[in-house]
Amino acid sequence: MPKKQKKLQKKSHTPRFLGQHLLHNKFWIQTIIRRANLTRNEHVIEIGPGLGALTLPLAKQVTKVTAVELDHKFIEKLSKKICNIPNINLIHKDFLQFMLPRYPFTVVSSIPYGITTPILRKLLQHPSLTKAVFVLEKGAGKRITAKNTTNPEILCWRMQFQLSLKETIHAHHFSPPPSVESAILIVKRRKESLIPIHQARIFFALASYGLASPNLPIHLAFRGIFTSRQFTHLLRSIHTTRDQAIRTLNEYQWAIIFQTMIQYVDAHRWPKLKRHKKV
Ligand SMILES: C[S@@+](CC[C@H](N)C(=O)[O-])C[C@H]1O[C@@H](n2cnc3c(N)ncnc32)[C@H](O)[C@@H]1O
Repeated sequence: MPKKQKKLQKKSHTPRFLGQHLLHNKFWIQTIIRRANLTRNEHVIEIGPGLGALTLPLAKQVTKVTAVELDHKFIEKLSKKICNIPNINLIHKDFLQFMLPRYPFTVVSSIPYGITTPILRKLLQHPSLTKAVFVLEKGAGKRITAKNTTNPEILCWRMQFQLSLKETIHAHHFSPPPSVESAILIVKRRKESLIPIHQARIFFALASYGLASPNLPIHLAFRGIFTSRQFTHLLRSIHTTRDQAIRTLNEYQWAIIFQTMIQYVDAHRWPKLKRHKKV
């Protein structure tokens, strides 16, 4: 193996790179589990069980826990701890390569902060995720739940899920302590999605187009899509003025803009799909 690749592989398995900050405070472990509001028959998936601080109490509450861990040292230690607990399925794998089930599942996890975006992207695009409780970096949680977002991907998530940031967990409750504060994020699938799920990619294209310059007034941000007649009708439906900045729109207003585009605008005027932007 070339030297550079060997060095990279070594680095990618260090505790710091894997975000190995283990929770050791019982109060927080119970709070995280309580926030998941679990019922007996749920299938819970945990990303990165570590030494099982959350895994073992989770297994007491539900019929099935699947815990996916990348670090073989944790796998060895945790397998010994859980050998008599039949409802925990421990899998040695990179979660980003793990095949999610097609039936409904819940996620409860204190996630490795370095891969927050790919984890959320994988889960919040999946049709079988019903709810999730994440412990994540507080700053990332704030960006995801900020009142108005300028990130098209986060906006897409909000059309299907309600996202709320709860308690802050201070660094000293982890071992070793991370250099940032952490918080609990709750993700709950909406009873009714604000956009049809099969049109999520077209919605993403519209959101990326509109939010390309978030400070633009609405009438400039959507030029090229709506005719002036369609646009006047649209402003009335979303109860706003043409000069309001595009970044101030909420998810309900975006849902109306999208419905109007799908219903009244010729498909050749719809914005084209662009590549994903990082959260
Ligand atoms: C913040 S720790 C949480 C550990 C444990 N759940 C706890 O609360 O004490 C993150 C865990 O994710 C694991 N991990 C890191 N990257 C991973 C990946 N790509 N797939 C699965 N697990 C991963 C780490 O080894 C570590 O066990």
